[in-house]
Amino acid sequence: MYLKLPTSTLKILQATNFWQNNYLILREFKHFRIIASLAIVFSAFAASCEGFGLGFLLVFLQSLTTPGAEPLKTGIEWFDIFILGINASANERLYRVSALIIITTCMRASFNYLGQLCIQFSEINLIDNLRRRIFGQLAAQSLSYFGKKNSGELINTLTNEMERIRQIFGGMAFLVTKTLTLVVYSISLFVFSWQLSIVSVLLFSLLAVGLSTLNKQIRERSFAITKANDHFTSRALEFIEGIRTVHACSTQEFEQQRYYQASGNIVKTWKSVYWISLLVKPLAESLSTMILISMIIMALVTGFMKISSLLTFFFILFRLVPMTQDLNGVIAFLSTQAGAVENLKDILKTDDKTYFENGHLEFLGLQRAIEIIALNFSYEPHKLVLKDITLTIEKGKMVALVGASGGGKSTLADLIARFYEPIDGKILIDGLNLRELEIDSLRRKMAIVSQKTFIFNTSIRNNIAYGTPKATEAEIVEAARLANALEFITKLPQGLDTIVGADGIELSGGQQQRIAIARALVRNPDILILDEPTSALDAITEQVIQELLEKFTVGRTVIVIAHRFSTIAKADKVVVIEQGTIVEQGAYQSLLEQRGKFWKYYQIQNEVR
Ligand SMILES: Nc1ncnc2c1ncn2[C@@H]1O[C@H](COP(=O)(O)OP(=O)(O)OP(=O)(O)O)[C@@H](O)[C@H]1O
Repeated sequence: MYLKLPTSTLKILQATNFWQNNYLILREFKHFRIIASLAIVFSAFAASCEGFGLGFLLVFLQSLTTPGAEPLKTGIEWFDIFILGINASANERLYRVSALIIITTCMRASFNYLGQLCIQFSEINLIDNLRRRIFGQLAAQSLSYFGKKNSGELINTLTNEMERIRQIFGGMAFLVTKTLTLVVYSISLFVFSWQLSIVSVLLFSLLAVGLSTLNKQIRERSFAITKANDHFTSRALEFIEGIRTVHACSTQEFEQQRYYQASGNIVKTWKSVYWISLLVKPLAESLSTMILISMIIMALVTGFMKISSLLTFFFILFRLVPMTQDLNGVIAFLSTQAGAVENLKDILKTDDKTYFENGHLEFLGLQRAIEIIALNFSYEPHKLVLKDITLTIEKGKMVALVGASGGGKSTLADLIARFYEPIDGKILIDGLNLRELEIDSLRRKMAIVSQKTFIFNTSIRNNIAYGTPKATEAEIVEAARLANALEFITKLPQGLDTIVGADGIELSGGQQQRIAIARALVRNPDILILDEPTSALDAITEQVIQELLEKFTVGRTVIVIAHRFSTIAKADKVVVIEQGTIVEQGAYQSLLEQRGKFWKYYQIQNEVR
């Protein structure tokens, strides 16, 4: 039986190239190697106590079954005389051995406790470290990663799959500690009877080989669990995030069906795993009990061993069998978790992702101009979104990007903010390639109001000061005033301290947009990028924002993407982008006079109004 663990473990280790495959996770142990080593040391002590306990048990049983017989000796004189009391009376020997069994049992329990404590502490540390690494990994990713990755999948990895990783660690720790005890047990068995031990090994190894085929099947099915979990989390997330659209389209029933289907899929997948994984233990239990009972009968009938040795041998074997079954159960369980490991490794891998390469020059502010030269960009291979863009944005000027939806305006703005890297061409800032600038210093001098504003679940004050932690109260109030947000903020129950977002009050689209503008203004940026700033604002507010832009943009470089041309009437340069290329650029008035593309858009907008 004791070969069962090494054989099946070895199979898994070989089949999956365990250490290499799990290197990304296992290397985390270096951060808490002392506590992990202590866990192994305590477990080894506990296993040794177990071994001594078994020896004392044999002496105890012999004293009970044949009190007058020659006492068992270890051959170590001082130990036999002083500890086992070889020269003492039969009763005294029995008392001494009983006391020794109690002491070793208590010591084993204490070492086990300490070992478990270290294992649990290592486990929570490992999970904490992995969570931090995932965050670091996500934060360092180029934004294109998030475009490709489903947020449901990422959230599933951070929640469900992390829990599965924790369980894997628990299982692995169990394997290590129990293997130590198993080794002690196995040595003891061989000491008592190598012949019976060999028979046991053969019979239980046969059993192990049979059961390992079940484990293989479990492992294969485990990948389906991760997939089903990912799918379910995506469904749930989509339903919650898109709840307004769901209600507006009256598709609750459709969504319910999809949700039930995803949840049902998890049930179905787990069921298919349970059918096999739960079979391993009872099957192993029944078969091994049959083997054990047959062996006892054979040994008794043939008078092969003394009754005390036979009892101790089978006592050990009886304890060994459930232990190996537990270990086998853990291996089966670990097989079900393989999908979680793959998922995590997918996120932690670095060779298949693109990272922001930080520059080394500090950006102190724009001195002359931003120059975009022959720039090409694509999100996906061979599908250019921007083609041969050449454009100069001079310091202190306001440049408006206009054009049909999907033309590439937001993408161009994102490239200037270095959210993405151009695939060809370059962006120069005062003659220096954008890549050479330290990203943090660049973004400190920049403020971006995106089409989609994001409001954090915290106070309005924190939302405005987000990214500008040193902003004073006066600066926050002034930014809110300039963004025309102060009026509605002061009407809120706790003013600037009102909590907004999931745990607070709901803000209207326009109010959110104004908070986002205040967040940009409080940064006192050198370069301001406004992506459709008026899209969620009413006409009166639009007027106020327009005035704000006129005042606030003095001395700053502003890139505005707007569909409402009233916002950009004072722009120094208008750039018309269509299907990824610049089709026209020039001063607002002169472009209108040219009666080209811009004039056409202008006409359409006036007709709509
Ligand atoms: N993250 C992304 N991944 C893949 N394709 C994208 C991504 N973001 C935008 N695109 C595609 O790139 C093209 C340009 O999009 P972009 O948002 O830059 O256009 P836009 O001119 O700003 O449009 P709008 O005026 O509607 O905001 C579109 O075809 C869009 O589908």
